Amino acid sequence: MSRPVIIALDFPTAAQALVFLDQFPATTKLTVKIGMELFYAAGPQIVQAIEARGHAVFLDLKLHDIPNTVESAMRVIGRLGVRYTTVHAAGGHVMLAAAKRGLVAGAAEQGLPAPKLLAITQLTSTNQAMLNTDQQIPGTVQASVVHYAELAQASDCDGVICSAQEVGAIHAAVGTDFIAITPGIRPATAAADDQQRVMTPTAAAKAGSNGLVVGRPITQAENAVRAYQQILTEWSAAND
Ligand SMILES: O=c1ccn([C@@H]2O[C@H](COP(=O)(O)O)[C@@H](O)[C@H]2O)c(=O)[nH]1
Repeated sequence: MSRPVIIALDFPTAAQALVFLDQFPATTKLTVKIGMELFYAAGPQIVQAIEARGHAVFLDLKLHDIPNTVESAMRVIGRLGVRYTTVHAAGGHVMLAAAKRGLVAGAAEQGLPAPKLLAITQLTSTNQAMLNTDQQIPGTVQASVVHYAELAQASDCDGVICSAQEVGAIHAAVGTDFIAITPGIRPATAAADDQQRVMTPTAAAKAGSNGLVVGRPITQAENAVRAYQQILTEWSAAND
């Protein structure tokens, strides 16, 4: 299984996202994440524009609604040809299974492979106090994340989104074939920003992460291509 470094394209317009991508040599094929900001601004056309340049798309819309609504929305996403998409594990078993059904049905309508369905466990911006106080979930962040990973697996998801801090415990509980993609990645010298559960690319690789999501440390760097290459080099070396 490939272990991508996924660039989070958190830009307010399609033009800014495409100008950012134009900095990379045309031969460099990336995996990029389109989140709510860019998708709401630019619509499904941005997915097509980026795929037309040869990049793989992770559409991160974090669906969380009643099962019927999520199934219908996932059917639409399944037609777009994206590689990964997301749903909140907190929506529960019935909603997660509906998400998978919708995704598979939408992809089949277009003769496409179904995108990998990844369940958000606890956002990497959540810390222990927020879990216990804001969400009123007792216990540790790790226990909550592992519970959601088990729920996601039992609901036919392909993997989870979690902090690299929890990957070892997740793989011990549900097996190493279950995908664990990890945002909250920060090179040793980078600011954490609003992320609470962070790890370096090297530590994430050692923990067994199946792929990194990196936004601001690349998109806000003075030289984005160099920042991406440095993270990729660190990640690849630690995975060897
Ligand atoms: O738990 C989660 C789930 C998703 N994200 C997304 O990843 C990127 C991270 O961006 P940075 O700039 O590297 O912090 C962003 O698009 C989030 O929406 C996450 O951070 N944590």
